[in-house]
Amino acid sequence: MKERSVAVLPEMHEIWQQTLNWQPSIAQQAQFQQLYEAIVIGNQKLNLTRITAPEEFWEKHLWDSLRGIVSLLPTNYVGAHRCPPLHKIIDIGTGAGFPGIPVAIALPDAEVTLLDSTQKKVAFLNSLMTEMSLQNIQTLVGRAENINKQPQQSNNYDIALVRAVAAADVCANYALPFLKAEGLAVLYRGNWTKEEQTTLEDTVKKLSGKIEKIENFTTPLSHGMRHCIYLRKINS
Ligand SMILES: C[S@@+](CC[C@H](N)C(=O)[O-])C[C@H]1O[C@@H](n2cnc3c(N)ncnc32)[C@H](O)[C@@H]1O
Repeated sequence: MKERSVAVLPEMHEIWQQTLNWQPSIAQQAQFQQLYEAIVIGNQKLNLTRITAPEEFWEKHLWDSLRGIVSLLPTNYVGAHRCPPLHKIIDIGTGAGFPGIPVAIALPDAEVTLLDSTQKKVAFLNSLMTEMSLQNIQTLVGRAENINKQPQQSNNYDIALVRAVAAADVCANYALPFLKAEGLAVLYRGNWTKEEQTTLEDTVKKLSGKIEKIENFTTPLSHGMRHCIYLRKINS
């Protein structure tokens, strides 16, 4: 039998259920494992992430990615449909594919675009998409502040995700122009200060947006403090 060179990710069914009211199917769990293996192997050539231990990868890359879109997970979605409608989602500064790839796995009906300014990361993501047959993902290479001005990209997405890319007001400048009217930007943050909030409030007003909600929470294994800042685009 072929020996597995990469560790097996923990399943954490109870924690998924208790914290996000959702659990991956067997097929989704297998996709998470495939993603983990590809990133651990890809890391040998490219500097993709320093988070490679299985439990840390589960918490900081998988769980954290889905915590930001918890209200869209099929078991939590409240609306006219039992499942979320098709969403166009862009992950800005995706790096090794976070939060965009776990989101695309959890929401197979969404269309997810992964954007990064680094060509070699995007080349890695393209080969990963082929290897994993993830058909609801596409990639874009370039700087967000340029791409969000292109006519075919601006006002084009329902949801924009930004994690660990820049200061919150800079992330808002990247994200809001991509959104359709009523679209939602999710800024994944660690700590959150009053000063950051004041600067962000000024920025979003100029971009026809508003801060809709700020959620703070702790991660389930290492109990790190996190914030998700939800911005609503008011008009296009
Ligand atoms: C620290 S990594 C974070 C990656 C991923 N979002 C995560 O949370 O693991 C930041 C990424 O943002 C990309 N990036 C930085 N500025 C950017 C910009 N203006 N437009 C597009 N990508 C950018 C970098 O190339 C890098 O891959």
